Amino acid sequence: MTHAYLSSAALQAEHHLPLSIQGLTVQERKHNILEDLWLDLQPGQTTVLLGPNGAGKSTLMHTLMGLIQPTTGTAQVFGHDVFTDGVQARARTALVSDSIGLLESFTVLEHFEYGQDLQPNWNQGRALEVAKHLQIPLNQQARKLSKGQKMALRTAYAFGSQPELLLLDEPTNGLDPENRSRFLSLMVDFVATGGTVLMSTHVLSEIETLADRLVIMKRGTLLLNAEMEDLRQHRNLVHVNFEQELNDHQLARLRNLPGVYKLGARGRSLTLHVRGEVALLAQMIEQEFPVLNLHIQPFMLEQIYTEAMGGQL
Ligand SMILES: Nc1ncnc2c1ncn2[C@@H]1O[C@H](COP(=O)(O)OP(=O)(O)OP(=O)(O)O)[C@@H](O)[C@H]1O
Repeated sequence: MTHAYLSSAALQAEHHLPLSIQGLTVQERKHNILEDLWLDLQPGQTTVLLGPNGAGKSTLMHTLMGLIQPTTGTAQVFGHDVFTDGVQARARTALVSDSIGLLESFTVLEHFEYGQDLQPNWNQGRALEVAKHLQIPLNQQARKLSKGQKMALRTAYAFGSQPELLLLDEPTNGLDPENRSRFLSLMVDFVATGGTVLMSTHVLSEIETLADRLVIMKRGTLLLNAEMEDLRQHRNLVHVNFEQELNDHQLARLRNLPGVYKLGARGRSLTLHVRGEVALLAQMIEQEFPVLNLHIQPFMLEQIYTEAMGGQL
């Protein structure tokens, strides 16, 4: 009976999300650095945080590691509250960030020995495997490592602790192109085996490669939280060249077509920003207007970002 109860409790614990953030607010001298953040991460997914400098991405990651106490709100890692049950939460989480200090006089190997003493789930083989993959010199002291090698060491250390949730704060900072690509392949494998990643980056190509979900932040708030697949399928630009310049009535008609949320016109050329079903809309335009040619341009990350920053999403 007891056994059955325990199994069901264990099962329930496994149904908790890798990360659930509820109303997280961090205030510093009456200024909200994070403001009422709500975010759930699904297992086996990579969520990328994108936002301008000072948006609050690093603050969010530090708060999720229990390094900053929130003013209000909370967060759980696999059901363990980060602030009241932090040891359990952190046993399943690792942070890679250049804000994490290294032991400058310790070699790479000595860092791993330190991990063995400190981390409850330490796996020396895994740390060594990642260190080899990222080509870090094992007997080099941290102070003699390059910026990229230091980031690689933090990555290997994080994997050594066998996390299920990885928080990555601009983790490819300083990595050369080969190591950047080795790093990305590590993340792809981690997520493919059920791991969960929350990563901040300013590199749009990394988002294209890794992200399942995109979260855009500005001044401590979330401007966008969407599945990449949804963004790819449901946001398009429609470029149209007409036989003649459209009159005001025709432009107003186009502006009011379903899904159109922005329109840019220059002479006989026009660009529509469309959310949702685009093929049908293109058909309607071709039927109703004197179209010379029409071209649908799918989702572009840069455009989504610009629109989010401008408050158009
Ligand atoms: N220790 C601190 N004390 C006071 N304000 C801070 C502190 N740390 C960060 N801030 C402020 O919090 C805001 C968010 O900073 P944060 O480093 O989290 O942004 P970020 O999105 O990670 O930026 P970046 O892309 O430049 O790394 C900024 O306005 C910053 O000035």
